[in-house]
Amino acid sequence: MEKLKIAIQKSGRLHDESLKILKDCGISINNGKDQLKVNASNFPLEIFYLRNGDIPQYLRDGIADLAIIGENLLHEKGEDLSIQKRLGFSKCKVSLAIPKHSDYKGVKDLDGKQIATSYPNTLQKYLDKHNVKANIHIINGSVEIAPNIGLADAICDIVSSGSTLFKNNLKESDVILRSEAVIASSPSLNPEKQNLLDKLLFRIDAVLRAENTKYVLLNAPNNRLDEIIKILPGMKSPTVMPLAETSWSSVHTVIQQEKFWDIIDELKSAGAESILVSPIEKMII
Ligand SMILES: Nc1ncnc2c1ncn2[C@@H]1O[C@H](COP(=O)(O)OP(=O)(O)OP(=O)(O)O)[C@@H](O)[C@H]1O
Ligand SMILES: O=P(O)(O)OC[C@H]1O[C@H](OP(=O)(O)OP(=O)(O)O)[C@H](O)[C@@H]1O
Ligand SMILES: [Mg+2]
Repeated sequence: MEKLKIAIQKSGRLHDESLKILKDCGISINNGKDQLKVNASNFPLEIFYLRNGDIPQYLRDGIADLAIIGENLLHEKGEDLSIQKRLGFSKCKVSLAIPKHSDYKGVKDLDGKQIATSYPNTLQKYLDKHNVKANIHIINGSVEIAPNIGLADAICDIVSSGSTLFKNNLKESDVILRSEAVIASSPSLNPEKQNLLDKLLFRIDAVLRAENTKYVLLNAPNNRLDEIIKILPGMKSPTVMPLAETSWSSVHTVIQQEKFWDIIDELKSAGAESILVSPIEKMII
């Protein structure tokens, strides 16, 4: 029987969340110590633990069928590979940054300058687009130190909270791209593997949808039920059941987490009471 082979980062920023999403999809992975290749016990999936930067080539060669990597790595090394699903974690930017006090008017100011980066292709494409010719120094880590030790005039690296830039007296000047973790796939999957991928993506959809939603139960006086139902932006129509106490009903629905606090005051002033909110584990629509 065919197995899907998925590459995930061996250690680093994406490792834990990548395993978590597979676990949330009900896939059991029993890692032995230092094992770099593991079979899931209850889904035809084989997991390869690899260095992040090597993964696009494994996909291209068909060694791995799928991978969980940052979109930024696809821009850098895998423009020919396709994204199957955005996963919503490890959100970051790839940006240009310059010393805090520099008088920077735009990317043209970098003409003839030295720029340090671990993302040379992404940077080169951005410079080409703006007709800027700069010297690119490739370094593999601690990029933000470069301007402070005289190695470069600017850097191009990942920015998330901005605290690494701040600590190194740098400021973001240009956002080149925005990224999040994605499922990327090999260019050629046979129909059996495509079928397994569809099953996995179906589970991932259910997990991601549930992450953003809450199950809400509340008590409503019957004479204000219509008003309360209008306030609730549910999946479909809410479930309404009579309470033991006459003239009151229990209302159940699902709402988007971010909308919850906006509607809570409206619900209360419409007479809703005993509002309970609980997480949803999976949501299949
Ligand atoms: N500060 C950050 N905040 C959010 N996401 C980040 C951050 N830094 C990196 N990422 C994302 O996580 C991915 C992996 O980064 P990480 O630093 O763990 O590995 P790496 O150094 O690129 O690779 P390797 O596995 O070869 O060591 C990046 O490609 C990016 O998508
Ligand atoms: O904006 P921030 O929240 O400060 O995050 C940005 C930093 O995070 C990443 O480094 P990481 O910690 O992964 O170290 P690395 O350079 O060794 O990969 C990235 O290379 C930046 O240096
Ligand atoms: Mg890093």
